Amino acid sequence: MDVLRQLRGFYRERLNYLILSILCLAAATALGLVYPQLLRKLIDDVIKPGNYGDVLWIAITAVSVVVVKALLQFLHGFFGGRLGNFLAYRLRNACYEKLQFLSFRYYDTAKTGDLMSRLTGDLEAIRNFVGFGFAQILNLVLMVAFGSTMMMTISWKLTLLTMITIPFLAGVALKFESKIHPAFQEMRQALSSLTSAVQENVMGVRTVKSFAREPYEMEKFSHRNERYKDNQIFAAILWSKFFPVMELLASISVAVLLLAGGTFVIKGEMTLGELVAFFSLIWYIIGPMWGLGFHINNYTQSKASGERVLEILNQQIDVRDKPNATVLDPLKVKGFVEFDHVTFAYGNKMPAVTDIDFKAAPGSVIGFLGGTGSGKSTIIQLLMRAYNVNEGSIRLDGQNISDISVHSLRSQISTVFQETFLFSSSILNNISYGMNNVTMDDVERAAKLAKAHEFIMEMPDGYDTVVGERGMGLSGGQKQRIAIARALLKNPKILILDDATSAVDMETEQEIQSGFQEVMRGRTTFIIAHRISSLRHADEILVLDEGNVVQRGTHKELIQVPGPYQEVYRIQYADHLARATRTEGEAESS
Ligand SMILES: Nc1ncnc2c1ncn2[C@@H]1O[C@H](COP(=O)(O)OP(=O)(O)OP(=O)(O)O)[C@@H](O)[C@H]1O
Repeated sequence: MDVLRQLRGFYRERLNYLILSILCLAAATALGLVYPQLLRKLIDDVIKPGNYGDVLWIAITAVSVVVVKALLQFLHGFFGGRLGNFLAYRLRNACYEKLQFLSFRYYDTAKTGDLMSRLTGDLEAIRNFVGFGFAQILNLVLMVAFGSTMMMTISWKLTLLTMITIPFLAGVALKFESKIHPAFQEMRQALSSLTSAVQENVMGVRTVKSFAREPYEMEKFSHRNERYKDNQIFAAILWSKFFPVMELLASISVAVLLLAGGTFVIKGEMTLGELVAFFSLIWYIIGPMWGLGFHINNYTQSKASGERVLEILNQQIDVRDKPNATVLDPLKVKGFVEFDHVTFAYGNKMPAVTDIDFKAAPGSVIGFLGGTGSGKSTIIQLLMRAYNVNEGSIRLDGQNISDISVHSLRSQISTVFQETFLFSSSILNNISYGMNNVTMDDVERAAKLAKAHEFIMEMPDGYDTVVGERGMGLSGGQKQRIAIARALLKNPKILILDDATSAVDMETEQEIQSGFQEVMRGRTTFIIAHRISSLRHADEILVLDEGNVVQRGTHKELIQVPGPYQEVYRIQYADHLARATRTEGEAESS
């Protein structure tokens, strides 16, 4: 119930629904006690004395009870449903909102499938329990309490005798639950591994086909499918054993009742009507016992689900605004970026970057060159404040970025990532993502600068063409150009190009680069590139190796000195250099 308490804030406003739902159910349950009384009355006061005038009244009472009970049950469902749906709605929104603000650190380890199941299956389990399960458990307690009290008023001896099997019934129900619960959990895991196999297969269909791994994939799926089937069969066998055992135990109660109760009637210790009323009360109690395991299972499942949902909601956001964080005035931002001896490590790992120290004057271009894993993207992520630095500081226009509101900081930065993500929406929406008040002219201008306009116009619906999941239907270069247009439209003070032109050919790169020259004007730009051609015009190039700056300078300076930059230059420009040497040699010999 601790989980329920923690979730209280989400349903407190509709607590009246919970109370009404429970009251309606309790009233309906109490009304159920009228039937045994009516039966008793019918036999003892009407049939036996031949007082048939009352039959009509008994019949009218029985029908009235049914109608009122049905109405109460409807109201219980109505209020319970409203409460459950309200809670699920609030929790879904809260989780989604939390996911928007959780930092990159959280997403480094989060699994998509797991998050999806928390927001769907787990929320559904909570909705069911708070809406209905909780009231059902209370109802079960009430039924046993009401029923046994009434039985006691009829015959305490018979009550004690027939109650002998109740602990066994409860024991079997609990034992069943202890077996079916893990079986269900196992089934859920098996289903989740089955669905992730399908998901991975669809996402990686190209890789599967290019490696001709279809038979392996089929075998993998078949194993998982078999595991799921075995789990289902196991659960089905458990269920099929449960009902006969419960029925057997219930029948023992009934047999004891007939034997002892019949004797009491014959001896005149109780009336026939009382025996019949008692008989129906037995079923009034035993019925809910059958559902005991189910309700407990429902409770434990929703408790586990509640914990999984609360885990998201209670996640600490490590990158967040300070209480009086500065909100930048876009018109006053100059774009002066300073890294002051910055060191950062992901979790407990070795530092990804160490002692990074540089200044980027407003409007200047800083280039980063380095092998895979040398820390280039990390520097950029730190500037966006995706993570907090461990040592040193990063400043924008002299102010530590940790004192600036995250939203206003990021509003000044546009990034074109190495991997382009496009939403499944129109190209227009993808380019103008997150921007209000942009005109079609603005969008087209940005697309033209990114050299995307032409191919967009060749598409069937131009800017309204919908690009599917993961930008399906577009080439890598086309997707990247749309991402570049998106970044340019934002008109940021700081522009980050994280290997932005890696997916386009040299010629297009040149074209985009010349477009960049124009848009980079007045903006501080950071370029991460593997090609030296992208960095030649940078005001300063930092060469990174294992998180350390090993060389720095302009292109002209760096090609003069032996070191990694010169080596990369020699490799990338080998043809060009060979041609130049040949021409020099020919000139000398002639
Ligand atoms: N999210 C992360 N969690 C843990 N370690 C990470 C994470 N991202 C990067 N790293 C590690 O930090 C180091 C620097 O990685 P980074 O992505 O900055 O390199 P990079 O120079 O941009 O590489 P590439 O050119 O391949 O993109 C690497 O050792 C990498 O394994």
